Amino acid sequence: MWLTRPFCFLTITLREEGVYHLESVDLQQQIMTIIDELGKASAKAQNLSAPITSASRMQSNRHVVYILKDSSARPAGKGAIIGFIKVGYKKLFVLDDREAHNEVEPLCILDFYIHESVQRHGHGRELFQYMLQKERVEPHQLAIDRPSQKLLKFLNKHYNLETTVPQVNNFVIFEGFFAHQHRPPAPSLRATRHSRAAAVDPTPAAPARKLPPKRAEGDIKPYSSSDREFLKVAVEPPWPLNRAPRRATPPAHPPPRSSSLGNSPERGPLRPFVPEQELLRSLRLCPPHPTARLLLAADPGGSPAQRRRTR
Ligand SMILES: CC(=O)SCCNC(=O)CCNC(=O)[C@H](O)C(C)(C)COP(=O)(O)OP(=O)(O)OC[C@H]1O[C@@H](n2cnc3c(N)ncnc32)[C@H](O)[C@@H]1OP(=O)(O)O
Repeated sequence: MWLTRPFCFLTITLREEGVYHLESVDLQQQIMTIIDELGKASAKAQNLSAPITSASRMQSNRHVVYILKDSSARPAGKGAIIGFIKVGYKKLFVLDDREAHNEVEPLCILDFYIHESVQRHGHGRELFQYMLQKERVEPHQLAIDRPSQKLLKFLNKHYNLETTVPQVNNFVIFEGFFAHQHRPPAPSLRATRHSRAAAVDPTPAAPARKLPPKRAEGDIKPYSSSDREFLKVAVEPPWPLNRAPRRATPPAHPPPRSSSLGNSPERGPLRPFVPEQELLRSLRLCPPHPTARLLLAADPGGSPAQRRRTR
């Protein structure tokens, strides 16, 4: 679906160079409130016990949130938030199609939400496309942190991603993930991207920073860090004990939101930050639009039992 209204995108990280440096305390607070409310709404939509996206959590990592805003939303005419996608690089141990362990650091889809009132209108694809373009990755190069059924269908419909490579962690990768992995390691992510794009391949660079030699099985941690780790709701054994058949299509039910081990590495900023003035110009948020009101209201619409404490 072609979006005709004037939509705009905001790119936000909250660590160091982000909101901390904004002069306007009001704006800083607004952005943090928006992220918190988006995180709560997403958690509720996914039946999570707590938000995995919040301003406070974003201050302690280098994840990037892309927010889709409808600039023309009425009645106030100052715009409304449509949804968001959160991405970040994570060090993972993933199995290839020969069941060999590989240590990689792909871009991961960590959280993705479009407001219920406007789902299935093409907004998710619009936002996803923007993220792909900004991050310079191809869909098959991504790792997805415990995708919902809706997201699996979304990826299948828009990007023909269907056949997964079974993993022993809760990240889902698709056929083709390893296609662009065999490139020499580079000293930094930014340098890697530029040099690959310019000198090696005109197509977007692979998101994985490096691919060290394969390790002996005994050296490999079976799990990789997930943002949903703290949810601690695992009731089933992990995938080594109930693995899907080789070359499986996505499971009928997403994997349990079980805990996992490992830590994300520290790294430099993923993207140049939106200049402060540009951000100030584009971020003219206000509550009057129904969608924004739903997101920004004190109670995002859930019953008290459904409300989550933001982490
Ligand atoms: C790693 C993670 O973040 S997992 C969590 C993902 N987020 C969620 O599940 C939260 C609830 N869902 C959503 O927020 C949205 O549905 C998203 C983000 C998954 C997709 O955004 P949308 O704006 O709805 O997507 P968009 O309109 O571009 O594409 C629609 C397609 O997505 C899939 N989809 C969206 N909603 C549904 C649904 N309720 N049931 C089945 N498929 C759906 C379908 O393939 C659909 O195509 P169709 O309408 O022809 O069947």
